[in-house]
Amino acid sequence: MNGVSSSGKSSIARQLLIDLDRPFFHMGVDMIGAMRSQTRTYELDAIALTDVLRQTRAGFHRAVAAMALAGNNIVMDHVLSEPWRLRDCLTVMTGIDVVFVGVHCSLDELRRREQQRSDRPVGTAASQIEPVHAHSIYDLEVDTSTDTIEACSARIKKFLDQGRLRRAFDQLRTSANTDLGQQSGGDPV
Ligand SMILES: Nc1ncnc2c1ncn2[C@@H]1O[C@H](COP(=O)(O)OP(=O)(O)OP(=O)(O)O)[C@@H](O)[C@H]1O
Repeated sequence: MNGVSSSGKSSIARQLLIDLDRPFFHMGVDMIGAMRSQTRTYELDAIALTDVLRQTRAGFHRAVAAMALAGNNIVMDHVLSEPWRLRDCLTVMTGIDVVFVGVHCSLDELRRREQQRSDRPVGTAASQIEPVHAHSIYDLEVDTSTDTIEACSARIKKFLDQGRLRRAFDQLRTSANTDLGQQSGGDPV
């Protein structure tokens, strides 16, 4: 699942683990970040922090891929706010059946959630919307401002139950060297 901060990805993931018939893992980029030493991270200067964050995200992609390649089913929860992240996922997830789900939410509701949760600066989500959904191709899209978490989870489950129809990742791979490669901020890992 890809969506901006506060869009509801983790909430949907938690619901999916209840709803899906097989045992899925929930792996979120926040979870990997939480495994890193906070004390040593706060000591880093801006350049070193950028490197560490990029390595954290690249490591997250590979950790999810490794789990999937070992036969596990994963609900991956990510914020694809830089073009290299999607390009890296397309490469790392080769040979893995990925259902790419876009998680949307209205701006008003995002602001309301940010004010309520207070652990994310208000405006974070708004600044992410354009880069996060820039590729604009998904297998399925849900909106947590118009549907409940339960309804979003049910739609994803239904899609998975239909079996392999088409895959956005296959389509994105064919354009990865053109459209995605032209976007700004596209440092390779
Ligand atoms: N459908 C909803 N209705 C009301 N509140 C919601 C809904 N979905 C999520 N929230 C609230 O919004 C906040 C963010 O939700 P959640 O953690 O699931 O989002 P996220 O996309 O994983 O965010 P982040 O990427 O910042 O971790 C939580 O406080 C959650 O309770």
